[in-house]
Amino acid sequence: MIQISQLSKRYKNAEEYSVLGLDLQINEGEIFGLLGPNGAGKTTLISMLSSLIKPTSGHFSINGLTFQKNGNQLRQLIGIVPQEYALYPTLTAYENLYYLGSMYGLKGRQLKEKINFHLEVLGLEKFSRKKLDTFSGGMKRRVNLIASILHDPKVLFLDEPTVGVDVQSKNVIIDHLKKLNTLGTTIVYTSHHLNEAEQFCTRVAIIDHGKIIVEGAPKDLISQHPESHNLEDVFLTLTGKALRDHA
Ligand SMILES: Nc1ncnc2c1ncn2[C@@H]1O[C@H](COP(=O)(O)OP(=O)(O)OP(=O)(O)O)[C@@H](O)[C@H]1O
Repeated sequence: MIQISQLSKRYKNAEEYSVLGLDLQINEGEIFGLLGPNGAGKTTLISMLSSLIKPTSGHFSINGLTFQKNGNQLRQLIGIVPQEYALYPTLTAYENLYYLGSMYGLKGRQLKEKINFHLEVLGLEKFSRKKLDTFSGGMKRRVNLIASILHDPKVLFLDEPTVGVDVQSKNVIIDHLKKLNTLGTTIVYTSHHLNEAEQFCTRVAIIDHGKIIVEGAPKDLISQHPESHNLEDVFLTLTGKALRDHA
């Protein structure tokens, strides 16, 4: 479904590549996790795949379509949940979702029903008429998620969808994503939560310095590293324990 070939990104004025010559295939129906230390290139990769930024070189296609040739078609096919909230603080949750849903050509009763359905499943129906700036981080994350799935995307890209939220919100988000996946949505997400990724993902790629250092099903990666009991052990074995601070 997603074919990535020799994809690279070097930001303007940057000395080094943030993603370098990356090859990857993600199949339909997968829940694919992009994992890696701070600065590894996860956001850069997922931002290219969701057309938020342009690659420096290389290419990729989704269902055989490319943004260069089939931009409008692709934008209907994918959903994007960025790290930053793409929401209006002074509008209510419902108003935000109505506005964002209408950008995908949805309208009227169909849009209303979809918004109400997702608000209810994600535990937000009581707050639908409250302004976004009164919401907690976990509530905003859930609204952010709804905004990206109203048009029933076939592929959903999420950049750290469970960062900074409590365990309750995290569980609701992950459960909803699993449900969407069983209904046919392919999921590609970045995360620092290795336990979560181990349970949630069909396959993961561990990225460091802009390159994939290993990919596979979490179970297979753990069994390939006999000293590892879980995905976090594999991660530390492969990426080391040194801090990745930079300024
Ligand atoms: N707009 C930008 N301009 C220049 N360099 C950037 C820009 N965005 C990211 N970088 C650099 O690219 C590299 C990869 O960053 P990226 O945000 O993709 O990593 P990440 O794996 O998502 O990290 P984190 O886990 O901290 O979110 C880093 O060295 C970062 O400093």
